[in-house]
Amino acid sequence: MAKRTTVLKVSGLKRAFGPHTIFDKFSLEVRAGEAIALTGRNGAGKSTLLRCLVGADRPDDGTIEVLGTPMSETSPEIRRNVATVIDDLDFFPDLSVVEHLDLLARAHGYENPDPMVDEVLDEVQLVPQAGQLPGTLSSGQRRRLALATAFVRPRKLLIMDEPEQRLDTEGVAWLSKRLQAERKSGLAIVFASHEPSLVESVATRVVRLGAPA
Ligand SMILES: Nc1ncnc2c1ncn2[C@@H]1O[C@H](COP(=O)(O)OP(=O)(O)OP(=O)(O)O)[C@@H](O)[C@H]1O
Repeated sequence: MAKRTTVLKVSGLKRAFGPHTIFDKFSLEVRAGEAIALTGRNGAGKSTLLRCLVGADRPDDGTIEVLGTPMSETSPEIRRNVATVIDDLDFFPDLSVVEHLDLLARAHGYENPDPMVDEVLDEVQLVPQAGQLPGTLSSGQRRRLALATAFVRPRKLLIMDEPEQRLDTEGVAWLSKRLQAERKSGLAIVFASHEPSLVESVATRVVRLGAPA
């Protein structure tokens, strides 16, 4: 069988803050259909690594390539292929939940996004809140909206930092199923998590950062 496409290739990555080296000589190759879970204690460097992977932080050494293109947050090629849920998003305060998803889908070239947006809204259980502004959502609902933004756009690589944050038990179960489906459909996924059930159900490989517990 032909080898699956390499979606993300990280080689010799280093990031230090002053005298503190967070990681060094870190390498990782992720192919289509693989899901990598980053685990490790608080402060191990998971978020720092993910921020480097999405171009929000600059490594001190090493290279990152997405589908063969060197990482740059502003590269249209990268922006087209990489869906991220890293920090809490800065939602537009005057756009409703449904308007956010609609805008995002259209910005990524979907001409008639309504059916897809409706489906994702239903999945994240925000149909009753579709007309609400982000500032009026509960924290878990804001998280659901952030996750929904990743699913109304084209993507070949999904990067998520603790996507389970603030989700209720049903929400974590939904996320697990959704990420498994994404992976099986050929996406490459890299996610940091403290939720063992999510790591176990979604990851094809676990990469532990920092010293062992
Ligand atoms: N801008 C910064 N300046 C200095 N130190 C930083 C900076 N950003 C992160 N760090 C440090 O880098 C280390 C790794 O932080 P990071 O947020 O990547 O950890 P993490 O594994 O995501 O932790 P958690 O599980 O708590 O989310 C921590 O010791 C943190 O204090």
